[in-house]
Amino acid sequence: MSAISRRGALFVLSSPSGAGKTTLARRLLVESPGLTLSVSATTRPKREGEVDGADYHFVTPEGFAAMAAGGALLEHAEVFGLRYGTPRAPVETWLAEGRDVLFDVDWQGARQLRGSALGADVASVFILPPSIAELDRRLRARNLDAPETVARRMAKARDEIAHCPEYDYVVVNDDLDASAATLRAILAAERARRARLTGLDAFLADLT
Ligand SMILES: Nc1ncnc2c1ncn2[C@@H]1O[C@H](COP(=O)(O)OP(=O)(O)OP(=O)(O)O)[C@@H](O)[C@H]1O
Ligand SMILES: Nc1nc2c(ncn2[C@@H]2O[C@H](COP(=O)(O)O)[C@@H](O)[C@H]2O)c(=O)[nH]1
Repeated sequence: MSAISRRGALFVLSSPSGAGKTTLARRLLVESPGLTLSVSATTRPKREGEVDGADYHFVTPEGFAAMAAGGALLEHAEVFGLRYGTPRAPVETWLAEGRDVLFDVDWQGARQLRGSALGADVASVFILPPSIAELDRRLRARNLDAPETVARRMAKARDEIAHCPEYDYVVVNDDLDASAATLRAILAAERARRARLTGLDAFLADLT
């Protein structure tokens, strides 16, 4: 009997800063086996508690420019005046192994991934905050950024939200457990997409 296998999915999360995508991404990685996080490169300074290589690859502006120029990034963008990008090699390896890869990128990154050679396997989810006031509260309560950084991120929130219609799914992150459950359900459905399966025709032919 022929076997059905599946191409790996690129599971992309975006949101305005502070809506909760990093929190939800961490939950999903624990609760949905077989999902691997794409660790981005960035020129942003490390926040307290962040680990190089786990949260981000923290690189110099020169190092980032060399990666971008050498084609080592699958996508890259400037966000809040800093540079962020997705290292290409690990993603290509994981997808070739049939693993699903999780991306926490802004709308520019999501758009580039959709437009890439891997675009057919992208499933994108936009995480919305329940309100702008709650977004502001979360950014302050997170207590990781200076007040001027929080203000800059709030000023950009509406621009990011304006790109919500480009996404396949929208999740309003009010209750964290409910949002995590919705993301698990979306991932499960995406994994079963017929278009992602390989070997289906041979399997069906063997059945007859
Ligand atoms: N559903 C929720 N209810 C209440 N607080 C939440 C919820 N989801 C996330 N938070 C909190 O909101 C803050 C921002 O969350 P998080 O850092 O995950 O946001 P983010 O979208 O990844 O931001 P950034 O883009 O800046 O990385 C955190 O302190 C997190 O614990
Ligand atoms: N286009 C990309 N955007 C990225 C990437 N990694 C993170 N991000 C986005 O940047 C902002 C800010 O993140 P923070 O950790 O500094 O708060 C957020 O919207 C992320 O989604 C990337 O590789 N490419």
